Amino acid sequence: MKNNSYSSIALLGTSADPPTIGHKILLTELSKIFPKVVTWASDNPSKSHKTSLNQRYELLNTLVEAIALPNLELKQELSSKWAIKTLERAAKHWPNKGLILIIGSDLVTDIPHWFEAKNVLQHAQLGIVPREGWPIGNSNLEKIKEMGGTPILLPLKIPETASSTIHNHLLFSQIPKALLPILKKKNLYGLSQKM
Ligand SMILES: Nc1ncnc2c1ncn2[C@@H]1O[C@H](COP(=O)(O)OP(=O)(O)OP(=O)(O)O)[C@@H](O)[C@H]1O
Ligand SMILES: O=C(O)c1ccc[n+]([C@@H]2O[C@H](COP(=O)([O-])O)[C@@H](O)[C@H]2O)c1
Repeated sequence: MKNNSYSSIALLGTSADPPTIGHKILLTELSKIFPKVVTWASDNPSKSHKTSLNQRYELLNTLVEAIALPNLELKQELSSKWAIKTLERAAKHWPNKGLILIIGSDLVTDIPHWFEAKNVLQHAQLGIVPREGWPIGNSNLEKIKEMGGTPILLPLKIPETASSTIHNHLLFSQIPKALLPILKKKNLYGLSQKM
């Protein structure tokens, strides 16, 4: 791993539908190894979301405020369903900084099929976080490198969580505590005031 990898700004986009304990730990751990971590709530072109982008932004904002780390920022202006748009905005905002796009290992096979994937990989380094159940195949890494990408594996261990597990199986234990009052008040993801 190159020494300078960790001097970049770490960018983590999320559907935040809803944010999970995994997102909380991921953001916290990234904030320990990168000088600055930036997140935002976004639409994903291949998902149908359970609630509006604005609502998901509010949830992520509440989580980021609860984590309360000085080098962790929510920057909703970066939000786009296309990573290339996000990265163009980030490059404009921080013209002299290196950027590293953070993804969980479940997205490694998807990235080569993203809109303007080569351009995406040229705008930022790729920081891959191991995700339980999603081993990283060498052939996938080679594919990313062939497309001009510079992937690095991040030494993080994040618990097995998924937003879809919360809304498909009502696994409320994966919801960060700070989000429970809003989710109950607004009857989101199967939670209600009575619970
Ligand atoms: N538990 C986790 N471990 C490692 N990476 C994670 C984890 N949860 C989410 N991520 C990564 O964080 C980013 C945002 O994830 P996302 O908001 O899609 O959550 P998700 O749990 O994967 O949602 P869904 O279940 O709907 O697919 C993605 O790059 C994803 O790979
Ligand atoms: O640019 C693309 O083609 C593209 C396709 C799928 C996902 N993304 C982005 O990847 C980020 C993570 O998405 P998600 O749903 O896993 O949270 C989010 O910021 C999406 O906008 C981007």
